[in-house]
Amino acid sequence: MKELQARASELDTSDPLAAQRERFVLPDGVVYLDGNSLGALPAAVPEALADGVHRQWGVGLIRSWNEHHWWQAPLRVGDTIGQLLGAAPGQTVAGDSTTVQLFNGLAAAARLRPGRRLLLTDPGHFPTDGYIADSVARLLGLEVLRVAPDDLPRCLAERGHEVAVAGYSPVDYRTGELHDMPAITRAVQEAGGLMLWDLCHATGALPVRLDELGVDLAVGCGYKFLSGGPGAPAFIYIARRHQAAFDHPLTGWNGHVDPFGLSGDYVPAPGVDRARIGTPPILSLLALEAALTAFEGVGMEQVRAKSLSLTGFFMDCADTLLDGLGFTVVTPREPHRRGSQVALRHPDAYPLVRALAARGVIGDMRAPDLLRFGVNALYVSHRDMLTAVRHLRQAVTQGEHRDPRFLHRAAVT
Ligand SMILES: Cc1ncc(COP(=O)(O)O)c(C=O)c1O
Ligand SMILES: Nc1c(O)cccc1C(=O)C[C@H](N)C(=O)O
Repeated sequence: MKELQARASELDTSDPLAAQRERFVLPDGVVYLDGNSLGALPAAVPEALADGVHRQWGVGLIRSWNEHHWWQAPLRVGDTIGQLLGAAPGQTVAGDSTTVQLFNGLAAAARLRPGRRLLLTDPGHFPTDGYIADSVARLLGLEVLRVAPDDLPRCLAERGHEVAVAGYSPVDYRTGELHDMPAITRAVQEAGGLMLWDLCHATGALPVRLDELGVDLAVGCGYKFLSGGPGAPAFIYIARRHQAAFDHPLTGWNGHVDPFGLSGDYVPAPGVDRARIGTPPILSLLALEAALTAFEGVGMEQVRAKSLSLTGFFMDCADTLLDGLGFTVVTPREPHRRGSQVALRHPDAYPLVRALAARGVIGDMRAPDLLRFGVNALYVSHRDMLTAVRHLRQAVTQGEHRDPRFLHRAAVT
């Protein structure tokens, strides 16, 4: 234990990102390891929201669409997110939810590949991705194949010529396994299909290099590692080469070439502006924009290096302190195969997560038996890792997972 303590303090002392924690407001006595579900509150957000409400909305009224550049917010915020994803400006738009953007991306991708009737998705994907793929297929008369990432080469060899689009996530939301984005992108494109990445668990957590990899489309949320707040706007990335032919399924007036011309015919705006739909949620965009300032001066390579150090250290602590207590580390050990979380398997995952929360360590669980600990390198320390694992050891050795208070499932887990 002493050794782990010494290592934690050594790693935290030499952490070049340690000062970024000041950019967040975290309650005292809480170790927050659920930033892969809802990011913590960035210190810049309350003031930005107060300004948006009182000055921009209260005083500026409708003039603020021009004077405070509300109209440009989806593109401005989109470009800032794009910077974190290795996307040059003019390819990313912020707005709506990931689910809506998935629908837009998959449907538009299928329209870009007429005559091809397969949509590929991951059987282990977050459910919304599968639900939307099924619905798009029903609407457009296509077929969905659920193919695990490891099985893609076989599927593409057999039916690649039929694939319109493949929608995958680089990081498995349950286990934290990181898939090989470059190889999957290349394989799908070599078969003639389009690659759509769901970056919910990658955006703000690891370098993605969208332009360099030649990704076709991507979507992701604003509320996890970007810390944009509950229900923060999501985003869609449309590689520039596809924009002119991108036939958006939701032809809203904000995506029209001349929105205030109020013409009866839809003519899409040139460029990525055509991915706008209806009136955007300005207050939420202002909150997300302020949240993104927490990344100023920070490189995604630095974020990745610290994230790997944190998750690696967490696993070391688990190996030492949880040995023989019924836990299995399910997140891959190899750094290039893991995202920014650690998942532990235990039959009493749910009551243990609740017992931990009662001790001030907030993680989450994914049914049936995974405890999930997400790390945001901007505000989590190595000491937090050790504290979390120590509490977990104490909770399980003291039998807290059998406490009836922790057995009932809450609506949101
Ligand atoms: C990979 C992935 N896609 C999509 C979503 C959710 O989509 P939405 O932001 O629309 O709720 C989540 C998590 O909620 C997710 O983990
Ligand atoms: N989006 C969420 C929500 O509105 C409530 C609770 C959790 C979430 C999540 O983000 C879950 C998350 N996508 C996951 O990886 O499981």
